[in-house]
Amino acid sequence: MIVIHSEEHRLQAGRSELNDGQLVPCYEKPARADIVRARIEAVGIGPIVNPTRHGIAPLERVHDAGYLDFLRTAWDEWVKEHGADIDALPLNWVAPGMSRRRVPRSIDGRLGFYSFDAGTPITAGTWRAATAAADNALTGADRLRAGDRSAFALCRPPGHHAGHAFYGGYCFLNNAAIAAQSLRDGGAARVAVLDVDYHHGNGTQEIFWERGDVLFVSIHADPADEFPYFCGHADETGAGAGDGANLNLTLPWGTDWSGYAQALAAAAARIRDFGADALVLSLGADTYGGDPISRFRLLSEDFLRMGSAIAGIGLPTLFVLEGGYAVDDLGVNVANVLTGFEQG
Ligand SMILES: NCCCNCCCCCS
Ligand SMILES: [Zn+2]
Repeated sequence: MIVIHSEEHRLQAGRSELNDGQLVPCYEKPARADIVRARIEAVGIGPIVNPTRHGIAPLERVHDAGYLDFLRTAWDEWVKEHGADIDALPLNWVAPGMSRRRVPRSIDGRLGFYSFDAGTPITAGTWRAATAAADNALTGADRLRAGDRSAFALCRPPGHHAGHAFYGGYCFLNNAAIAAQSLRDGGAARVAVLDVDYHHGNGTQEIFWERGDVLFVSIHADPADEFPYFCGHADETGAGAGDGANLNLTLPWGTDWSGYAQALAAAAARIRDFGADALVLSLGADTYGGDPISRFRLLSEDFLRMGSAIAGIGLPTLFVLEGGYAVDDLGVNVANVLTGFEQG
């Protein structure tokens, strides 16, 4: 299995995020990719290659052009107003009774207009890191289009919380959605995206909400209790041409493999029924019992079983790294999914 990785991930190194009422060091940090890469090399998952640069066009197939312009220029605008010593974080958002009809001129207003949390700092290197992560995913999609059975895009920053025109949850560009669209553009008639991150992939859901050609399935902690809170419920099944092409499988805090495996089996059955030509797997490993911000109880060996179950779906599969914040064990947990998949 080829692994696509860019050193430019290091350019996304936020100072702090707002979490539980305090500014704390960012959980989504460069060490995450380093430890995954080290384990991939130690286990010999496959050759590690740099991404091919794909430019802005594939991003515009998924994201709003104005949003992309904002992301590309936000840091420079921030520095003009606030200086370069502090990361860009929003301070207010649209509430009921307010409107998103007009994009504010103010950088503070634009940060709030285009985001949904204060945990996702924009820094000097965010745009370069995020576009490199998207190129990782696009290069992985190219490999599937060329006939490879699988590939792993070692993406950082992650993407599944980023929507058509919004960022948050440590995500700016939706790497998995960009790859799924690339597979569609490359001739796959139907693509499935399966998100096994602990948190609902609200961005991916929003992007494909009215699309019947891309099935989105997400297994995640019940949003009544867990971030992102405001979507991801089981009664959200898509709209218009996408009606029925969205499946949310919610699980309670404390879920262990026995509970998780049942949801994964249901996800696999839905994907088989859909008749997809390819699978994009949003691989977050924050379902791990040792994860500092999550509350499932998977063990490292369960990720081997997860990989094997994904292989059982029987589709060409592009793995795209999402979350996972127990950094010391992230390499083992991610590599276990890939090993389990390879062993089938
Ligand atoms: N106290 C809950 C804080 C949640 N902070 C954002 C988590 C984003 C996960 C991305 S996979
Ligand atoms: Zn997550």
